[in-house]
Amino acid sequence: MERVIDVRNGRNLTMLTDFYELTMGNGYMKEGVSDTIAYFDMFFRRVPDGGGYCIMAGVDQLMEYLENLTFSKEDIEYLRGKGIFSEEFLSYLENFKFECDVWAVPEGTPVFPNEPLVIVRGPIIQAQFVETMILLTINHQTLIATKANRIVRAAKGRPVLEFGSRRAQGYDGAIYGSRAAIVGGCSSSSNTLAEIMFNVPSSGTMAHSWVQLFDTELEAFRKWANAYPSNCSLLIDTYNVLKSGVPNAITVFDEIVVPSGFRPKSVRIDSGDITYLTKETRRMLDEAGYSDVKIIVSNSLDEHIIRDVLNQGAEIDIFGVGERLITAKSEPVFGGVYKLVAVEKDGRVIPRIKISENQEKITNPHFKKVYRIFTKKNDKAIADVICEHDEVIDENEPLTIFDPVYTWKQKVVTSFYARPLHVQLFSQGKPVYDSPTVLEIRDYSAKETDKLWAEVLRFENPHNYYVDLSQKLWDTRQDLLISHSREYI
Ligand SMILES: Nc1ncnc2c1ncn2[C@@H]1O[C@H](COP(=O)(O)OP(=O)(O)OP(=O)(O)O)[C@@H](O)[C@H]1O
Ligand SMILES: O=P(O)(O)OC[C@H]1O[C@H](OP(=O)(O)OP(=O)(O)O)[C@H](O)[C@@H]1O
Ligand SMILES: O=C(O)c1cccnc1
Repeated sequence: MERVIDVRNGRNLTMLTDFYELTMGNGYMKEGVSDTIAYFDMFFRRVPDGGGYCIMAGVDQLMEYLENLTFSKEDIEYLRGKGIFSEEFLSYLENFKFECDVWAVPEGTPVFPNEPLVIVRGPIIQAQFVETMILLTINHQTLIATKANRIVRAAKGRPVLEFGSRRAQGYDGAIYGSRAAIVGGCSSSSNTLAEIMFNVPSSGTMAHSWVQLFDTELEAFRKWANAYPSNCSLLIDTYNVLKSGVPNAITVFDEIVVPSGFRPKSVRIDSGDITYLTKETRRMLDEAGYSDVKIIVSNSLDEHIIRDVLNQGAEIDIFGVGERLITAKSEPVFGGVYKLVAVEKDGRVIPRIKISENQEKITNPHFKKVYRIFTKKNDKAIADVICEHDEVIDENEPLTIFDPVYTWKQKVVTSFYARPLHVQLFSQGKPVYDSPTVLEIRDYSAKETDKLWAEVLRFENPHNYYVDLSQKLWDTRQDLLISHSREYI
């Protein structure tokens, strides 16, 4: 029988894991190493769309998953049926209790390549198992929040309404995509379930079908205005924006909305030349005494078209953005990875590295923490410094930061303050973090993004924000690189 999937009331997603996590788990147990304490980092290597930073998202859903890790009897039976898992392993899963420590960068924070977004410490059998869902939740929402943030920035303070549910990749893509879009700065979502689940505002106008159902556009507008006189928004491009849509809208505003004691809210244009049509529409509305009525535009918009039409002088108050936002169409992969960085032996943390011919793919070893360095002068973020877990940055001493590859590129920072980037989500398997609301996250994100220099915020060829290693961590990494390469001489 198929499982019943109930999106709202919670599903058991424990088995949403790559099969190799299970075969490795079984193998770790067979080898007697399943309790070895391991450290994993989740990080990404490149910002999508050539941007300067990403917006962290998905932490709340990650916590929900980790808090609810339980294997059902059916799961155990299914695994037993595979004929490859030991009874010891199956019994471990049956009595599974999450025991890891987990740290993450709070949602809404601007984040950069190569720094750990999530850190997991725990028995290898567990820390390994959660890889798939950590990547899935953070990769998806961070991708969409980052895209939304670009689109919202292009809109230069005008609200952006998220309209993408119908074109999202499946219902989870719509639900969590809506959430991430709000984290990234959208004002509202057309997805009603997103409001119910996350308390994000949902809103909308009307579809062409409303206008088409009635014999004339004027009749359709009248019926709508009668139904919603206090919140009247009309879609004016079904037949002809300037010859029919705008004049009919003005007639109905005069005839029904204003006499009912209200001001009309907006008109929406969903096709044609946005610049020309919005300029003319603005002029006609203003002449008719409706300069307070907002103009909404939609139609396969993204950050580039929005920037273009605003540069052209389009008269737009609000943007509706769907398919290119909810699918991150321009670059739909967020390549976050999850790598083992250390193990514990006799209570000591032993760093581990992954070596590659490709310099970019060599990992940063060790149990780490990250400080964001701000200049006291104007609170702008200067750099992130990745340190070993027991290092403390002394704000009273000048700090030398240097490029981890081009090490001669150095900078001495004075008059700064350093903020640790991570919060702890779980302590020995117990949740210890209260997620803020999605709207609080959006506000926080806007404030943190404001702390980046304009050069980092650029859409094209942004300045590479510094993500540096402390001297101690750089030395550890170098030692590991040298000692591993000696093995192959
Ligand atoms: N002035 C403009 N400058 C840049 N891009 C624009 C401008 N006006 C519209 N666009 C964009 O051009 C693309 C195509 O617009 P067009 O009106 O041809 O759409 P369409 O999909 O053919 O219309 P319809 O919805 O009627 O099928 C859309 O992505 C739209 O956002
Ligand atoms: O274009 P998006 O950014 O995805 O914005 C959402 C689109 O969804 C609706 O279109 P609909 O499904 O009616 O199809 P349409 O493209 O023919 O208008 C709406 O009219 C927008 O065009
Ligand atoms: O409310 C709207 O205007 C809307 C909702 C979904 C998709 N397009 C438009």
